Amino acid sequence: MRQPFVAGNWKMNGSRDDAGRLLEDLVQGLTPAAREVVVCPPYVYLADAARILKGSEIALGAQNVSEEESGAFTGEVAASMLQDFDCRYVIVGHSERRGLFGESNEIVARKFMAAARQGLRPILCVGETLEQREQDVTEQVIREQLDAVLEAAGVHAFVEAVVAYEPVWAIGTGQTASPEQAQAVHAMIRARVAEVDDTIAGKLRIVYGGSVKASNADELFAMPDIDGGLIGGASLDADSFLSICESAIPADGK
Ligand SMILES: O=C[C@H](O)COP(=O)(O)O
Repeated sequence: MRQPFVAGNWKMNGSRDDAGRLLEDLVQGLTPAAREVVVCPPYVYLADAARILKGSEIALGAQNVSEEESGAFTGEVAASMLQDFDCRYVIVGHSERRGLFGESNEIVARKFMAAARQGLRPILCVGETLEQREQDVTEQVIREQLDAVLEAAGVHAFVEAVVAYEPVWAIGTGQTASPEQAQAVHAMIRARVAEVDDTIAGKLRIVYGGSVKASNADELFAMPDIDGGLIGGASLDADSFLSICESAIPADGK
């Protein structure tokens, strides 16, 4: 059985006050249950977040990490620094990083390894663009994204990792993948990892991201290979995010 996982990726939104209020509301509102909840605020709010979340059910994650360990890399943040602020997770390979900041599969793999070396758990994002889906190359694109990390880091690095399937066309658009569309890709991701190690694949949490809302989380999370969500817009509203976290509480033994 895989423990469901829900992470909120706040992206570059809100003020310091907003972040504090949202975190307080989440800490007060979250029902303890057998699922893992993570929030990923902007770097500059990590210290506040670590203080507010201390002793709570909510773990802390970051939105990005440097592939380097230290040195002359202006503006970058190392995995060891994230650990100093009690981060347990870090998102790597988000499509906004790939698309807007030129992160290749190789860079994403290096970031994944930099995080893992420090004991941070990577949330590895993969997903196809609309054009790629229309060209019917979704499987190939995702396989390449996954294989770059599998080959560089090895399958054992996936024991602590989470994979997030985020179709680029569904991110921030209100256009969610149907549960069946998402399930098909999740099953494909699990099957690919199973080609290398069946046991690790069976335990790997694969979560869906892309316009998840309180109103569609139940049907998405009910699919056999969807183990939770990576939530963008809806994670900025406490009630919506808490409701999505409720939807992830397991009703059966996936
Ligand atoms: O990391 C989160 C995803 O990019 C999803 O964002 P969204 O829920 O706003 O579509």
